[in-house]
Formats: sequence, structure tokens, C-alpha cells
Amino acid sequence: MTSPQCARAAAMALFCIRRYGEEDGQEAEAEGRARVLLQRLQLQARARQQQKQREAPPQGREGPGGAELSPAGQPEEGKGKRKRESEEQPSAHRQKKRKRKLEPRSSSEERAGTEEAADGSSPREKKKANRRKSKVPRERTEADSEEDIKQQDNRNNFKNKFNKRRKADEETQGDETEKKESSEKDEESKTTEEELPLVASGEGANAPSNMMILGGYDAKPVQKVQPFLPQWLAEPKRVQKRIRDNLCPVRDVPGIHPWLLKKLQRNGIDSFFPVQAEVIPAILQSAANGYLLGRGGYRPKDICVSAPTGSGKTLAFVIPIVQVLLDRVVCHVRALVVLPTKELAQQVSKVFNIYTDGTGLKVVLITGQKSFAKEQEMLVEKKVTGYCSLADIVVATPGRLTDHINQTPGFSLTQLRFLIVDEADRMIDDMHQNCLNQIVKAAFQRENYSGSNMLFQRTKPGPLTAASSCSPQIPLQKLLFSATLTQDPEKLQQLDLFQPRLFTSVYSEKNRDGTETEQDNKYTLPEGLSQCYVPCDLNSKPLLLLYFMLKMKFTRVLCFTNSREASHRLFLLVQAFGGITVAEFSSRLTPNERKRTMKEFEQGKIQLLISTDATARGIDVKRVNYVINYDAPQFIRTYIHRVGRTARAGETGVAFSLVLRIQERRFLRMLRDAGIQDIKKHPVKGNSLKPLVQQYEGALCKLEKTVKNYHQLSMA
Ligand SMILES: Nc1ncnc2c1ncn2[C@@H]1O[C@H](COP(=O)(O)OP(=O)(O)OP(=O)(O)O)[C@@H](O)[C@H]1O
Repeated sequence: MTSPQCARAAAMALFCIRRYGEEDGQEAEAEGRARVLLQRLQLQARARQQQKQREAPPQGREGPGGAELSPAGQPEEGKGKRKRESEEQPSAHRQKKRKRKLEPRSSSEERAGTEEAADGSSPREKKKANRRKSKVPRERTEADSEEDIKQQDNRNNFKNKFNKRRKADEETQGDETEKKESSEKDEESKTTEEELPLVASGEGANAPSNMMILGGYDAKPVQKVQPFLPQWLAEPKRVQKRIRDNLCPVRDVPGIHPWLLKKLQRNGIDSFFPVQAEVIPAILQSAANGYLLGRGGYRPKDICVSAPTGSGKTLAFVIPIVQVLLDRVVCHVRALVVLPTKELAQQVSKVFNIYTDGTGLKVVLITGQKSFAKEQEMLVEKKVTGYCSLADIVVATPGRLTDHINQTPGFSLTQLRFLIVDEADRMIDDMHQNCLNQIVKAAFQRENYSGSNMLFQRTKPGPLTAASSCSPQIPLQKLLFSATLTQDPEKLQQLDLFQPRLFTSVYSEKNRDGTETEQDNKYTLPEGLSQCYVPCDLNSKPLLLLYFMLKMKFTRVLCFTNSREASHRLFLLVQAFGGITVAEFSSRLTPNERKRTMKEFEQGKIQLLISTDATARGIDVKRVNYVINYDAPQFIRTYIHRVGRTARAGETGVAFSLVLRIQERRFLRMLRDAGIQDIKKHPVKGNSLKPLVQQYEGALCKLEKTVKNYHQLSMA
């Protein structure tokens, strides 16, 4: 049929339908149907015409009548008419039309598309043709309507299935296996939806039909990612934090040597603190076979202890080590304690000296405070038969220790039974990690001289075999202690721990009903510690310190700054102000000056000690009443160790932090992240500081003169 024929047929159809429509009185509906029919006929004609054109040789862009054709192959007039018609169409019909547009292209249509692509027409023409296709309703055949029915059935089936699955998913949320099933189902439905985008567009009401909607995700519960911790870290042995309520009489702790019990009591220790009551028996038990492997060739488990500052961790390792070594016959280095600073090493060696006094056990301190040669003389003695160890217990700082491992002939760690890493989190830092590796390497080094030692030579730990368990072995047991022990398994793995056991402090709170709830914070602070922070500005910081010392009458104050320069400046300023016995403590001082200063502070001769972080860790000074963070600490671990210089051994103490207003949010967030909530804001009014201002300005002038004189003297 040609176009004029087609138009005639359509007009006829329109006439017929109008007649019936008028007779039925359904004018609007009849008009709509007539138009649809007209469009169909027009499309059929156009399709035939295109078919003919394809078969005929290409004739350029002119139509058979020579008139300029619209992209649809129709005069422009016709296009305008169609547009008008479509605008006039009733809404029900338009919806039907839109639905048809949304339907997927049938395979025949796809084929037509590819055929068109292969017909040699220009890309622009193809584009126009495609656009045309999307504008006009498709030609519908009987086959199409059959296919439509099938598709409709499929869609209905799918919808039913999909709804059922979603319902099932909702019912089975949280169940692992069923979750898997549902994800499998989702996978299935995803594939089906890809095939039937109309269903998806029905689900996601406003989604464009050409977008693939991945279904079912909103129905899935969002799983919270939990950090994976090995069992020993996830389920530690919990130790009570409250010291005073949980004291354990020394005689009640099983397995302690009577000689040591007496020694403890002579030193004023009648009861053990909770951490000692738990850790001492655990170490003793692991060393039940002296310093050889346990029954059946089992290696003792390594032990990690994370307990608050001042909770008595030192005695928790000193007592069992001294007890295990009490019966030793030959002197060898059996215990090695590594600490990050000289002062700490000195403090720990003092405690060892107290409890080894009268036992014949020798404790040697190697920190570099004495000359290297002197330290060598303390460690080994050369005899005709070879080198002999003069130390049973070595307390050392990492640097000096590695020097002795590498340069002191006869200094051997091959009989080492205990490696104690105090302030372990700091020691795991990259700086000291190398030292720990060197110690382990030296401990498993083969000795190059023969003798009775051969009997107890050890091999690197490996799987337990008949051969490895037939000769007596000396195991190396690691004991790690800190108030801020890392719980990062990756970091701890660097220490190559063997079946470690973790002892960690908890704080349990009594509920109204008498039950107790344990608070599981990342870090625990001493029970008797009160924390305050003072929001301030930079200029008022020195005045605040003077106010606390002079007006609030603070005594025995340990004040921390962030650098040794800051410590020195503040010390000079307070000295110039007058009225306060003040001293500074930093690496500016010689070891002897540091020792003297610390002693005077302990004796109460110094009321204010201004220090760098050199005294922040481990230093045990009796009766420090206040800690003042003059400069707010940058890291949570620094904060915990600094404030832990007070409220030790179950005593009370107060920590004040001067926090610049600009730092306030970050500072509080840092504490909150570590689970520290009980810090109080303690604002100090400007009026309270006013009486100090005049004298303070005088002190500044005095300080300026002192500094100038100092520079002139140093220039001369
Ligand atoms: N059982 C006890 N009875 C009385 N005092 C004790 C007892 N155990 C330890 N102390 C005292 O408690 C104080 C703190 O002990 P220690 O220095 O071992 O604490 P710490 O846990 O190592 O602290 P830090 O983490 O700051 O190093 C010390 O002065 C020590 O003498």
C-alpha cells in the first residue's frame, strides 16, 4: 500500500469508528481508537516503504515526490500534525503509549536494528531513525501481542517470586546460612531483573527505564565490621583495678617462698595489689620446672600485662623471677629486663636489689651511666677456663645492651630464661624493635665453647618432636608490661609471642541491685585520680601555674611541658617570680644533676618540678599530689603516663591540664576515644589572676635582663 492508499484506508477506518462511536455516544474513546488505528496503518505503510527503499539502489535524501522529507520519511506537515495529535490524545491513551515505550525491544526489533546498522546508512541517519523509533509507537503484530502476553506472565511470576523472597529475607535477618541463601536469591533475581527492566522500574518508582536496577540490597541488613582479635586478646584474664578494695594478703597467694614472704613483710608489703595477686602465681606456675621446659616438653606461655600506672607491675615480675632463680647453682644471665630510659632502669634495678639481697643473686645495671669498660667488668670475668658471667639479672636500656651483645666478649644470653620488656608499648616502637630482635638472636646463638653448658643448649623453638624433647631445653619466656600495652595484634606479632596470656585491668562498678558491671575501656587510669582541664589562652598559662602554686597552695607538683626549651623558660620565669621552690628536669641536666633533683623532689625540698616527658613514664616518685600538664599532651599514651605520676599505689591525686581554647575539642575527643569520660572542666576567672599580673610583669622584665646578661657573658 502506498501512502495515499494508506491515508484513504485510515480515513475510512476513522469514519467507521466515528459512526459507531457516535451511535454509542462514546465520542472521545472512539476518537482515540481511530487515531491509534490510523497511526498503525501509517506505520505499516512507512515500514513497507522503508523496506522498498532498502531493496532499491540509494537515491539520496529526496523522497519519491522530490519533496524534502522529514527524518521519518514524511513531509514536515505530517510530523507537525502527529505532534499535535499526540498532544490532544487522552491521558489514558498516553499512559498506554508510555508503557509500550518502556517495554523491552523484542528480538525482532533488535534484529531490525542490526540490519539497519548494516544497511550502509550514515551514523547521523541511524541516530535520527532511532530517535524516530522512540517517538512513534511500534508496529504491533499478532506475534508481538503473543510475546507481550508471555512477558506479562513472566513479569507477574517474577513479581510474586520477588515479593515472596523479600518477605522471607525480612523474616530471616541475622541468620548466617539464610543470609547466604537470600544473597543467592538476590543474585538470581538480579539476573531476572536484568532481563525484565520493567519490573525493576515498577519497584523503583522513579528510576529511568534504561538503568539497570540491582534489586534487594535495601532489604539486606548492614553488617557492622568488627575488628578481628585473636582469642588471647579478645578474652584476657581480667584483673580488678580498684586496689584498696581488692588487696590480697601475701600469705594467701600460693607458691611464694617463705624467705620472700618475710622479705616482703620486712619491706612493708603485707598485701599484694590485684595485678600482683594474679600475675605472680601465673609466672611461678609457668616456671614450675625451674628454668627448664615444663612437663612433656611444653614451652611456658608468654605473658602480657596491661595494668594502670602505679598498680605495682614492677613487683609482679621481680618476686617470681627472684624466686625461680633462688636455687641456681651456676651464675648465668637468666633474666634480662629492658626499659626505655636510664632512670627507669635504675628504679627497677633498685627493687631487684632489695629482693635479691642476701640470696647470692647478682643484679647488674647497664645504662651507660658508667663507662663501657666498667660495665664489661661488671658483666663478665675472664678465667683460665673461659668467660664467666657475673650477672644473674641484667637491667638495661636498649642502646647500651646491644653494644654489650656485640662488643663484650663472653657476654652470653644463651642461658636466658626470662626476657622482661617493661613499658612494652614503647619498646615495640620501631626504634627499639631492633634491640629486641638482637636479644632473641643472641639468646638462640650456638655457644662456641664446650662444657657442662652443652647439656642445656637450646635450639630455636619449633614443632615439638621426640628428638626436640629428649634433651633438656631452656625456654625463653617473654613477659611484657605496660599501662598502655598495645592491643594491636600486628604489632604484638613482631615479638613472636608463644601462646600468650593477657592480664588486663577492668573497673567494675556496683549497680543499685548489687550486681557489678565491668567497664571495658581501652586504657584504665588509677582509681584515685581526679582529672580536670582548664580552658585558657597562651598568655594566661604562666599566671595559671603561679595561681595554682601561690593562691591554691598546691604542693609537690610535677609539671609537664612539651619540650626542654619550654621547661627551661618556664623554670626561669617561676624562679624570677619568686616564692616557690622550683627545679627543672630534662636532658639539659647531667645524669647526676637529674638524680639529685629527683631525690630533692622526693624529699619534699622542691615543691614544683618542671619536666619534659623524661619523667612521664614509669618514674615512681612518692607522694606527688598534683600533675599539671602545662602543655597539653599530643598523644593519649603520653597523657596516661603523665597523669599516672600521681594517684599511685591506691593513693589519691589530681591532674590539671591547661588546654588552649583552640585545642579543647581535639583534646576532649582524644580522651573520649580512649574511653576517658570523667574529666571536669575547671575554668579559672580572669579576676582570680589579676592580683598576680603586676608581679608577673616584673618577673618578665627581670627575666629579660637575666637572659641579656647570660648572652653577653657567653659572647665575651
Ligand atoms: N603490694 C604493695 N603494697 C604496697 N605498695 C606497693 C605494693 N606493690 C607496689 N607498691 C608500691 O606502689 C608503687 C607503684 O608501683 P610500680 O612502680 O611497680 O607501679 P607500675 O605499675 O609499674 O607503674 P607505672 O606503670 O607507672 O610504671 C611503688 O611505690 C611500689 O613500691
